[in-house]
Amino acid sequence: MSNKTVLVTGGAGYIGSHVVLALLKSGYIPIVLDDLSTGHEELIPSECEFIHGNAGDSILVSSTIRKYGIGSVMHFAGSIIVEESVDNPLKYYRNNTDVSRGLIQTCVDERIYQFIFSSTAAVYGNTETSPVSESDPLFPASPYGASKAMIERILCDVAACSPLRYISLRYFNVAGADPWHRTGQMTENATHLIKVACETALGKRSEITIFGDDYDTPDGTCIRDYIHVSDLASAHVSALEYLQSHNESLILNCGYGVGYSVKQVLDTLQSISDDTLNIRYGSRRPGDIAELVADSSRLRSLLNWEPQYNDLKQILSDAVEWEKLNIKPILRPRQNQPASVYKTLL
Ligand SMILES: NC(=O)c1ccc[n+]([C@@H]2O[C@H](COP(=O)([O-])OP(=O)(O)OC[C@H]3O[C@@H](n4cnc5c(N)ncnc54)[C@H](O)[C@@H]3O)[C@@H](O)[C@H]2O)c1
Ligand SMILES: O=c1ccn([C@@H]2O[C@H](COP(=O)(O)OP(=O)(O)O[C@H]3O[C@H](CO)[C@@H](O)[C@H](O)[C@H]3O)[C@@H](O)[C@H]2O)c(=O)[nH]1
Repeated sequence: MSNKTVLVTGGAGYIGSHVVLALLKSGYIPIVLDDLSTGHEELIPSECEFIHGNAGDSILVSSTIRKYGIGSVMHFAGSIIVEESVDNPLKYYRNNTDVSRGLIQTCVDERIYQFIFSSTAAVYGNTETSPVSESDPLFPASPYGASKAMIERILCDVAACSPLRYISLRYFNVAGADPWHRTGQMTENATHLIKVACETALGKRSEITIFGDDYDTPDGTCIRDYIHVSDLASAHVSALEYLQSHNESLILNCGYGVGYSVKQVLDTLQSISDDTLNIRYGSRRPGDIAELVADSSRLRSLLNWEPQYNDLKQILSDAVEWEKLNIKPILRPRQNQPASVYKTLL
């Protein structure tokens, strides 16, 4: 029988907390390790163990693996803002590349050979092709994208000389929220288009700026492939099942293969809400590229992944509903746990 205990780094974050719910639903036992630098303890389900700490802390990770009998690792922990990475590249090479290198080393030392990595479409950079497929060349346009491409390379090299097998999931633009509102995006000072747009629609921000309308796209604004976070979560469970039954590593795009421009996203949001968005036009944002759309045929065929929420209106309405609830005091505290569950494992 396969080991069902999974270490989830970054499980208190936006995507990780959705994957924790999907793992629980499929009978896995997620153990969350998170430093809460951008995550929120309230997003971790009460039945789930939580370790407060850094994914690059090899002593902590080793002791956690041993204590809980971990069988596989899902690695979400990292820094995620493209523009910030342009201003502060060393933060990204430390918290993404260095931390992941250390975590992979610990996994090999502790004989954890199933590793799922949160990669990104940003590894492609300024691609010539659209949709972009996994075999296309990588030209990351930001330190963020480069920091993730380096981790992919480390995984490839380590898998070539050890029993470690990995799946790098290259997420395109992740958006929406759990349709049952158990978790969602709580990022403070968020920069993501759909999060910012929902906050603007609900009056939490006075306006939204479109960063550049002079790109070489039909309406001049950037095009992205928005994937519902709950569909992305189910892809992780499928990826884990794949690793448990195949002795091979994969790199898979995670998107729907459909692109929407910034203007189309904002128009769709206005069509489903009562409010008119206060939109202003600004200059291009550093590190942005014109168009990123996934060829996700490998994900669909190899993992038998069938998205359930591939509809921009559903993504936007789930994001808006979550945003209405996303006022810290009304979030449920973790039940049956002390307010702060900082485990001492050493
Ligand atoms: N959101 C997107 O659209 C998107 C797209 C592509 C890839 N990704 C990748 O997905 C992963 C999760 O992103 P997210 O949107 O959930 O972001 P998030 O900021 O909500 O989650 C990241 C989590 O990792 C934790 N963390 C950060 N550094 C840590 C460290 N060194 N040790 C332990 N915990 C740490 C944070 O506290 C947070 O809970 C990231 O690796 C990101 O690069 C996200
Ligand atoms: O207030 C805003 C916010 C964003 N945008 C534009 O909207 C598009 C999408 O931007 P955003 O939602 O910030 O996502 P990306 O910059 O595409 O990056 C996201 O998607 C990548 C994968 O494609 C991930 O790797 C990153 O972690 C994640 O931040 C871009 O053209 C932005 O210029 C605006 O015009 N106004």
